[in-house]
Amino acid sequence: MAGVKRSLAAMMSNEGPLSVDGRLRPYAFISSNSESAVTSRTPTPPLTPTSGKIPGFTSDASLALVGLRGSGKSTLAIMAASALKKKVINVDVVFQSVTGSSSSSFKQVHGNAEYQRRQAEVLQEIIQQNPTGSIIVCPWMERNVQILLRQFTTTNPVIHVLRDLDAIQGHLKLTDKTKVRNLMKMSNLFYRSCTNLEFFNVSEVREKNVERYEIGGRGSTANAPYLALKQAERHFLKFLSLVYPSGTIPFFESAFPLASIAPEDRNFTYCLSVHIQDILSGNEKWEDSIVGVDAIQIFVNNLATARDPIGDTDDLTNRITEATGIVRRSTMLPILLHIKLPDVPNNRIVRSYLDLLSHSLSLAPEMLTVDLRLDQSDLARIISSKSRSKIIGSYFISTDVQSWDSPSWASWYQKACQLGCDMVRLVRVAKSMEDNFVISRFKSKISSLQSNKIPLIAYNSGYLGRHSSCFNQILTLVASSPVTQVQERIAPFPYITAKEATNALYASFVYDAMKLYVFGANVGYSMSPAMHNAALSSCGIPHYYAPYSSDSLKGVEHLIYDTHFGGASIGLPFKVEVTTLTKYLSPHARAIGAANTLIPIRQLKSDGTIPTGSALFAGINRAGPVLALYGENTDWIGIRACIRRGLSPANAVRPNTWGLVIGAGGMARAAVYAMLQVGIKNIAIYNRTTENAEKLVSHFQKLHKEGEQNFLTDDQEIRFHIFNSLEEPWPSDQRYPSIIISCIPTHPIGNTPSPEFRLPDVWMANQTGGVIIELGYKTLNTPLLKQARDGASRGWVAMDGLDLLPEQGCAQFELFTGRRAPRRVMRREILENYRDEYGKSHLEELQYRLQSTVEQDS
Ligand SMILES: O=C1C[C@@](O)(C(=O)O)C[C@@H](O)[C@@H]1O
Repeated sequence: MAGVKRSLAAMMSNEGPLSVDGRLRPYAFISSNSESAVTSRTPTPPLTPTSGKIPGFTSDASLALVGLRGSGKSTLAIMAASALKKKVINVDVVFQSVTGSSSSSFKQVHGNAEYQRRQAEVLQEIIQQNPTGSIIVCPWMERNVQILLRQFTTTNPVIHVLRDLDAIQGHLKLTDKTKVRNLMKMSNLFYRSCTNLEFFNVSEVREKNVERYEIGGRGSTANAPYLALKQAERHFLKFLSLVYPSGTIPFFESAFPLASIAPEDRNFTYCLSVHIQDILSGNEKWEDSIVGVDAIQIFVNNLATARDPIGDTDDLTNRITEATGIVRRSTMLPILLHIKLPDVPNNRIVRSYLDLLSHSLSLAPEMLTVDLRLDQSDLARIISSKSRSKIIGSYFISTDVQSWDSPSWASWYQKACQLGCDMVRLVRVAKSMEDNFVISRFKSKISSLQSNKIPLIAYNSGYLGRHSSCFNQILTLVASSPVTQVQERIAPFPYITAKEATNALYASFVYDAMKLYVFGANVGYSMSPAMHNAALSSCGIPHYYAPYSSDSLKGVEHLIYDTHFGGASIGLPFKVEVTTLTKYLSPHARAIGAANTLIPIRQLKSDGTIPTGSALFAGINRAGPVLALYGENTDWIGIRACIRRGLSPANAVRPNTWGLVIGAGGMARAAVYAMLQVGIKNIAIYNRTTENAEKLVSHFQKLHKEGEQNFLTDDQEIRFHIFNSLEEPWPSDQRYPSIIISCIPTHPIGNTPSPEFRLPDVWMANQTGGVIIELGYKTLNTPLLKQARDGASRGWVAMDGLDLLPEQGCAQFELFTGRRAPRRVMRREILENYRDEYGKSHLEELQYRLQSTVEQDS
């Protein structure tokens, strides 16, 4: 906590980390072959080592955040508090209230021994009284604290928060970098002996053009300075969502169709392999290569050349932590950590490898490879220690040229199955083209096995192995750009890109080029074709997306039942009527009463119903008769994404948060639904015709009564309030709204002039501002958006249809193609193609939005 400072000397005195001798997360795994080496590394004095095992936590389990001052613990705690519905307990604050003085003055008056005794007493009391429902922030670094935290790791998440040297140095106001480095080194040793998880808090880089945001110029939206912490929040909540049981942070669960289907449960998924060095150096723009891939592999291959990787701030342990933080902060794709064990490792390297694996689990990667050559017992220990990470048993030795017909491959597979791996990855360097065909015999052998089957990743690597890489079903490693030089590589270096692999699937008739549309009364102006076609081509998918205007839905039937129909976006005025064509509507579309996405179904279940989950995507990208139609509404997904992106951490949704919806049509229904899905329980509606607002409210009240929707599982009542006029005051006993969504047109329609809607200033009195989303995009400078921008200094963030369109489109793209949407490509395309109602491009003023098309949500 600010204001409570100790000298560097005190922090580094022998009151500090006594239990460690330079080992990370000590001795979690020790190779069974290396006993003599082990005894020589036993810590003094002997504090029994943490097991490295991450227990399963209950959703309500309290968590502790520990780490150096300046690492950002308190900020992270506040961000997590409302998402996890937990209270924050700062040990320094409790210490002060219990003893009546701050830590430093207590120490001065009572001496160090008494200070430490009281510290331990205070922490013990906090831990005992709050096993659930709390976030305990603890910057203390004394031995008794260490023992208590260590005990806490057996039941609760205890997270070591790290940050870059400059940030820590800036916070501690120290001029000597070496001192800071030593302090960080020491604190890493200390905290790694009493925590079970580790989080790297990546510092915000302020954009070059930040001044423009501050001016709040025309067209400025979500990336205002208030949102500077937004990515940190998204990153930390993502981490917590992987630590706690799934569903613990409903607000954070992705609504995008493919996010909930694991890459191993889909067809032809790719994993972009990025070298740890490229991530840390920041030189390679790997983020731009996340197109058409389903996961990111962080590739660590310098184990053989590393000095003892333990105990040095620059060591592999810290690098893996930092690289994982950087990747997780920049993308929502799952992370696969792959540490390459050299072909011929010595005992020292195996020990380091095992320690690094144990450490890796503390970072909660979605997937982690373990080398199947390890001793059975070592493997079993790693597998039993994982919490929610999936373990991929992996075998690749560049010198192993045994044919795929050799029984050894099946025995690696069986070893992984028996030990309880979640997947197996077997890779072999191709020596001839023939190897690409022999592998199919091996795959058939595995699929004919009777029991214990786990997903198999198997292909040939190297230049000659590209064929089998393309046709491997799941998590094929891919490169970020085409490889133009044939090299003798010893690593399983990917020789294909995701785009090349996708091209191959269509060129070889595994998949067919499909026809996609946007249907509506007048979709000639629609930006969806440009957006979807850019996305398709960036992924190497040869589908074509075309606008099709029609007076009636009947007029598009011949397209819907075409053998090559791949799906359609539905525009006005067909969003409600289209539900009469669908055999099945998603629960969301049903609740909203409208669909904006139509998907052809070509495979039905044996009982004639439509498959769900990953099976929904089974017949995708293949031409044939359309047996049924499936309707989804992605407008609400887009609106939800905008709320999440635009809402600053200070405005996190709480039980007394109010949302305000302007309008009462189909989009207003999607807006109310999105609000309910992010947990907003108090919703006000203003519509020029009150009767329609009443209809909208009674629609949702009816759903509430029927208890069908998942947002209704929460006991708390949903409260609606209808405003009959803009003159009415905001109810005096209620909080002002912090989420405002306008669903009315922003431009003239026929003889009806544009509404020029403005909010009463008194309704914008929320102290921390909020987000105002104007769903239209024909005019970027509506009076409402201007109001929002004028309120920027009070915390208001403006968002518009140019933010919404790509979000709802990304969800559609996933349904159309079965591929994760290239989000940056789609956002960029919309901004570049935008023309206002007079046909004018606004590229210059949208420039900074183009530059900040970061991935922020899922
Ligand atoms: O409302 C819209 C706009 C849209 O119809 C278009 O014309 O681009 C595409 C739809 O997916 C979306 O719901």
